[in-house]
Amino acid sequence: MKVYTNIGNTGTLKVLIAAHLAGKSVEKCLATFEDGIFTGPQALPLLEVDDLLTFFSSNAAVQYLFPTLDLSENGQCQQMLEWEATRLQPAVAAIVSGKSVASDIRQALQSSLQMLDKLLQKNKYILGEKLSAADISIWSTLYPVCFDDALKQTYISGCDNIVRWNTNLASAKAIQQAVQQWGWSPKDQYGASSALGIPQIASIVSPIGLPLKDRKNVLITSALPYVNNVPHLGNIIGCVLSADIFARYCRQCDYNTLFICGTDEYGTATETKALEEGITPREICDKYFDIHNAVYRWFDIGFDYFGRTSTKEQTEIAQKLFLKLIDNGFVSTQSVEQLYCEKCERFLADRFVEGVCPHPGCLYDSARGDQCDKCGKLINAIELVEPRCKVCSHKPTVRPSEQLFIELGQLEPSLRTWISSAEQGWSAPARAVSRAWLRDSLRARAVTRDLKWGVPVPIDKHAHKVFYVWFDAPIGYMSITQCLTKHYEKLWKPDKDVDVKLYQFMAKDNVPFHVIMFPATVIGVNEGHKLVDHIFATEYLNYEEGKFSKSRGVGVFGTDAQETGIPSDVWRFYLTSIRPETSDSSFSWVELGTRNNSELLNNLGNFCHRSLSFCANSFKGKVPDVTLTPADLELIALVNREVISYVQNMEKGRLRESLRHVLSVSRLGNQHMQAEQPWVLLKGSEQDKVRGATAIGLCCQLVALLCALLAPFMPHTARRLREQLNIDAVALRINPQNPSLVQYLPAGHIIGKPEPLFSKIEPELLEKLRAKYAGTQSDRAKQNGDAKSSPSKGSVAELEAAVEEQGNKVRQLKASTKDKAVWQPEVNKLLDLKKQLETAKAAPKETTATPSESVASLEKAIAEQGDKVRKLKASTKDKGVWQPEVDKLLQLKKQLTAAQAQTNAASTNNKDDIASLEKAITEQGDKVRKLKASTKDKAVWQPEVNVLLDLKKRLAALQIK
Ligand SMILES: Nc1ncnc2c1ncn2[C@@H]1O[C@H](COP(=O)(O)OC(=O)[C@@H](N)CCS)[C@@H](O)[C@H]1O
Repeated sequence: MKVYTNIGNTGTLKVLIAAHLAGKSVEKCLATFEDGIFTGPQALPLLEVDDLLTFFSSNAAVQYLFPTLDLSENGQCQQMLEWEATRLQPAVAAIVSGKSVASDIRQALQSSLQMLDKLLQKNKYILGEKLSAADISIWSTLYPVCFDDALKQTYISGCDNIVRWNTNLASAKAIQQAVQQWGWSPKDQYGASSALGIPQIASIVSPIGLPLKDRKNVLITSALPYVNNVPHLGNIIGCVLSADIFARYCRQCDYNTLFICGTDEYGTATETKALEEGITPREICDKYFDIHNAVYRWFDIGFDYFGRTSTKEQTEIAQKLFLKLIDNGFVSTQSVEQLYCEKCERFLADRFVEGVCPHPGCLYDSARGDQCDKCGKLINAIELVEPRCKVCSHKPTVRPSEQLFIELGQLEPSLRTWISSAEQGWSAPARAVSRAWLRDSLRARAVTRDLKWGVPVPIDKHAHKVFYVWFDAPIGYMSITQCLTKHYEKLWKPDKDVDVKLYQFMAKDNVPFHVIMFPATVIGVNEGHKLVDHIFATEYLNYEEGKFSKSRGVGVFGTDAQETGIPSDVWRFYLTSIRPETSDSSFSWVELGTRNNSELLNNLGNFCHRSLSFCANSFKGKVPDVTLTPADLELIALVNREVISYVQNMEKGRLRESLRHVLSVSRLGNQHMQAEQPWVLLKGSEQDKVRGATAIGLCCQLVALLCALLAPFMPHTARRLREQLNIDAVALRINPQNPSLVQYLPAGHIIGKPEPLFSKIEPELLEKLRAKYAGTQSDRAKQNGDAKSSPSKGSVAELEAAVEEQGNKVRQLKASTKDKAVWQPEVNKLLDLKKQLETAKAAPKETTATPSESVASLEKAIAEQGDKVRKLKASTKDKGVWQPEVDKLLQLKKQLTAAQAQTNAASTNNKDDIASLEKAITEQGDKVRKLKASTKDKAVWQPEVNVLLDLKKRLAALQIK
């Protein structure tokens, strides 16, 4: 059988895939006029089975080669093939043509993809659990979209089910063989007419970013955030956001890019959180994996894959590497003194101990067992002064336990050689940390712990121990890649003739295990694993005057950012502009407003809107041709200088610096506009009009350039700007070899409708947010709880109405989009309102009872609530669970005090005499004494003390009278 094709025809890809899947052999022939069968690109491909049978429709050919036998499915299969041929394929053809396409075509593709994503939500394949001709046909048609970074970003990001289905099919051997036989890059599709008859086999595009010969292959990792809380803004700029900006830049430069990340799920951070929330570590991982995923999607972080470490792949790789280290003689066993809590009957992991920091000059009294949050220094838990178990507050004792160590000393010479050759490619903080570590000789380091939640040590004698996170976490990058593709070793152990550059993003605290522990492991294993080329580590971002802390809940968290109503792109912009590249930096609400209002609104937004509005109003939206003057050439030279610096800084991971150069371009544009005054020129002589048109034409080109340069930092804004420019992402590439202003918009190109890009952030809002996000997460929750526990009059009715309204909002949102990132915040609000309603319903009602009746019922309520609190405290240590109930108890006690005062007042008013007051004081004094003797809990006896004091005051007043 022969398939006749023109270049890059995805119809041919369908036929070849069907043939490979069915185990049939089809020869690919490039059709030329000489064949006598070539009747134009529309008629290709053409499957010639034999002299008698020829298929002119690729879908029919697919069904012939790969028949879908189930008759009940045939109707659906036909429908899907028809949909592919009449709706999907024409939209894809228009989009990948590289020409500007009308927005309704883009929308048509988007809604087709949404429909497909929905279909794949429940099923593995399009028609259910079985692969069919529909999968083959649709997958091939979408190939140029799914395997072009910019198009994928624009159209597929957010379609998680399509991504899964695509990845699954792309990893099938038969499909890979078919892609190989097909032999074109996605960009060659529909380019056939320009290259008719000239066989032009481009580099094969790799499914799922696998590395290719003769391409720049870029593997990007972001540090894997712990699931011990929602990520805060420090985490976001320290790893995922920085890595995302770089990945977007790489895709725009057309590097073969793969960006992976995931949650770091093992270790004590998770165990501590599980203890705090009273659920299992697995439940914590599942809960926070979803939260992280949603937060990152809201921030527009475009991972190629976001995985997690608590997988069988992680266990397999970690154990395998460790056994290899043992075989190669780099593991030893040592007895280690560890803190043991007699009360909890277990060894305490570093994070389960707190105490005074042993470093002179710091002495912070709540230092963790592994690191001090105040001075940042690493700590050996047994060196903590006055250690206490975090679970029960008991003082732990020191006991010996056998642990396994990696012999870093033996690996040190090779490690030093590698570091001295590699560190030029690292950021200054990464170099500083690695040099500090290498100042002294390296000592063996324990890589096991007496914990349960982790990868078990694969040695019988130590099977009850797990690996320490410093050993475990960097292995996560590999295991997460393995979850994406079984060919993960092509990236992590690349062939000699394939160049893969590994870029890793993190903050300074992660540097030691990325430059010492993991490389030492890889060197010790000696199996050709990839060593990092570029570590782009940052310093720390601080919060206003303090420090961000995930474990203590201090700072602004991803979900908080979402709630402010400030767009995610503005957050991305501000966080990048304060990225701690050379020293620690600080987040400030006031500065967030200033930068938005001055740099985005007044500088960048103003320039883009002004330029495009001139083009729309004075040139009917047609980009004018330019006749360059020396002043224009000078402007172009200045702009090019900025673009060169932009690229140079990007390549070195200095993202903050690059962003500065973007703003310089728009500043130059604004200055040019002011100097040229096109609004005057356009009213002048013919020559002036030419100059005016040139000014506007040049400014429009600058807007397109800004759109390209800005895209890695502000993807949503760039998308909007592209719509206004009426240009596709693929047309806005950056050429790192020759960074310069290029004519992105041909003269005569029609732009879209100009719209303002940014809006002002008012100082009042910032002040409110600053006040709202002061203190810790639990302070805020408590404040909410307090507000909830004293609902205002009529609040039950109000809350019921609010719950109903919010419920409707959530239903509408869920019906309109599958994007959890969009509706989850509203669902959270709904849950919060429901909780408030519950509390309001449970709170004591205002009554017309007499004071003594109130006292009785309050005493009963207090007794019941006291029981509830005691039971809760016995069942869980999670303060988050019992604190709201304790708050309710305190509230009830306050009410009781007030009611008692009223009762006393009532009784003493009736018989306001010294004798009865003295009697009441004696009784009350006895009550107080007894209570104080029975409990140290001030909350219990203080209300009674208050009653006593009140009685004494009354007596004093009477005595004076
Ligand atoms: N204040 C901070 N500023 C910048 N970057 C920060 C800050 N605090 C932490 N980080 C970085 O965030 C990521 C994630 O941190 P997390 O504590 O969640 O996780 C880990 O450190 C490990 N699970 C990483 C294993 S690879 C990290 O890069 C911090 O350096």
